[in-house]
Amino acid sequence: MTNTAAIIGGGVIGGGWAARFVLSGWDVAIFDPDPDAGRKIDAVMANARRSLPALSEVALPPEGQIKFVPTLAEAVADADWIQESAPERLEMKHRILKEIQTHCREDALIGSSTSGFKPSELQQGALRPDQIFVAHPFNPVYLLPLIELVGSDKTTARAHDILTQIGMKPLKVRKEIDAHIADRFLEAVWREALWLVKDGIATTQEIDDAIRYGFGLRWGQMGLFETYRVAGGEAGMAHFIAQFGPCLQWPWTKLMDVPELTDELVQTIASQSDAQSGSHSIRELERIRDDNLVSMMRSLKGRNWGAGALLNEHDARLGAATEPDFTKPIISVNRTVPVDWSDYNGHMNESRYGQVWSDAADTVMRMIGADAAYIAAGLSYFTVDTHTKFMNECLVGEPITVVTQIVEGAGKKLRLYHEMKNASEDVVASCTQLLIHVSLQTRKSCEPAPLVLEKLAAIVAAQATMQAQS
Ligand SMILES: NC(=O)C1=CN([C@@H]2O[C@H](COP(=O)(O)OP(=O)(O)OC[C@H]3O[C@@H](n4cnc5c(N)ncnc54)[C@H](O)[C@@H]3O)[C@@H](O)[C@H]2O)C=CC1
Ligand SMILES: C[N+](C)(C)CC(=O)CC(=O)[O-]
Repeated sequence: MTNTAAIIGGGVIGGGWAARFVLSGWDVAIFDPDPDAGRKIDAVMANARRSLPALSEVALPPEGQIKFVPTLAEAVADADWIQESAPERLEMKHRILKEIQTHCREDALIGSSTSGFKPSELQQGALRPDQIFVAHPFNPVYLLPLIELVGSDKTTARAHDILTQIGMKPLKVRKEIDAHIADRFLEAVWREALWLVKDGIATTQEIDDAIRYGFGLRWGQMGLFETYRVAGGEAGMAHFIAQFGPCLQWPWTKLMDVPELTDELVQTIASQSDAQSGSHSIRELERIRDDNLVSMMRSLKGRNWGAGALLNEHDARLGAATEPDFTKPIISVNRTVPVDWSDYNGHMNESRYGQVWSDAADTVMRMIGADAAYIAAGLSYFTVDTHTKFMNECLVGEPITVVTQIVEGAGKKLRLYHEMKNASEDVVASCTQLLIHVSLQTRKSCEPAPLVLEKLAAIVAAQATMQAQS
């Protein structure tokens, strides 16, 4: 049965939640009193559809249904998860949460996207206080995995499981605190940056450069403490603190003061920001941001590190549910073309076709028992010949599937024929591929293990029967 989410407030963050749920196969009902909310969500959905599936080496589940409803009551009535993403005003959130609890199921989860309010503040005057918790996301919610969870252990444990299923990284905040964990840092950095502009030390562009060419790159893959541990050299963290700890007492920071946001300061920042980024619309900037995030996270996948390791775990969960059935045509690849596979011609580069055939062959190897354990035991297949025909182009964000036939599978030889199809089922490329079974010790050909030969023979026979019947 499809799960249902209700999104209350469909602005920047509500739109991102809606996209994350829909692209993870959930049905979504959105309530937002703004008559323009539908248009804005369509734009967010378009950006999410071209970026989230591209993070994955396997297909995401079929999209859920998304609908706008005229009342909050209708949105929440059947929902399993309700996400409040209304403006950051406590009295408004109280009103909305009360209305949600009047109309929702008692077992529904009610998360709030609040950036700063504590659960105990949100729960004031609630019908069932424990049902409400903080699920604080990061923009864009459809790409960034982190969710700070604050609330009762029982409720957040249920939320944790659901967030993991939709590819997110729940971080339980053990003790409630204003602005949770991450927004404390963001606010500290923002405060400091406002002073630098106000005092005429740096422009918005220079501040952004100081982050994106330097420590921002470090933080994205190692965070703060692991980075500083390395910065202490072989003597490690204690040495780092001994050397740089005293600086904390020096006047390096204005952290406790807030510059007054006068019209003049706001105007200075806004015009510097226009000069820096005004040549792009907000939607263009979102696409640039998303393409960069997808590329960075995909390279972390290759290193199985940080957010990349999380994505690999999610792929494994999605892929496990879709291992091919060999009595049917073998779907050996089912995915979308990611942005980093595109070249200067604006389509999937020829080198990436090789990647696709390689992934297709990996699927067949797993099916015949030549899996990770088999390879670790010293036996594998090497590709010795491929012939590719390119019939049509593939664009970024396009879904592709590969149907593979085992043309020959006896002794040391494994000959495959792959056809890559687009969403309209047109064949865009084909490949014949010959693999030879090898010993990884001698690096020479050898006979496969009997179990692999047996499985191979069974699949070849099943495929022949299927073709004879079709
Ligand atoms: N923008 C950001 O970077 C982040 C914001 N948040 C949090 O998410 C929440 C929403 O923020 P944004 O999406 O940025 O604001 P937003 O202004 O983009 O969206 C708020 C939406 O709520 C709607 N709304 C107003 N009254 C409503 C009502 N009575 N019922 C339902 N919807 C109503 C508005 O029409 C608007 O579409 C806030 O609590 C904020 O702290 C969390 C993480 C990041
Ligand atoms: C600025 N902000 C406090 C709304 C930021 C967040 O809450 C998280 C984010 O996405 O940066």
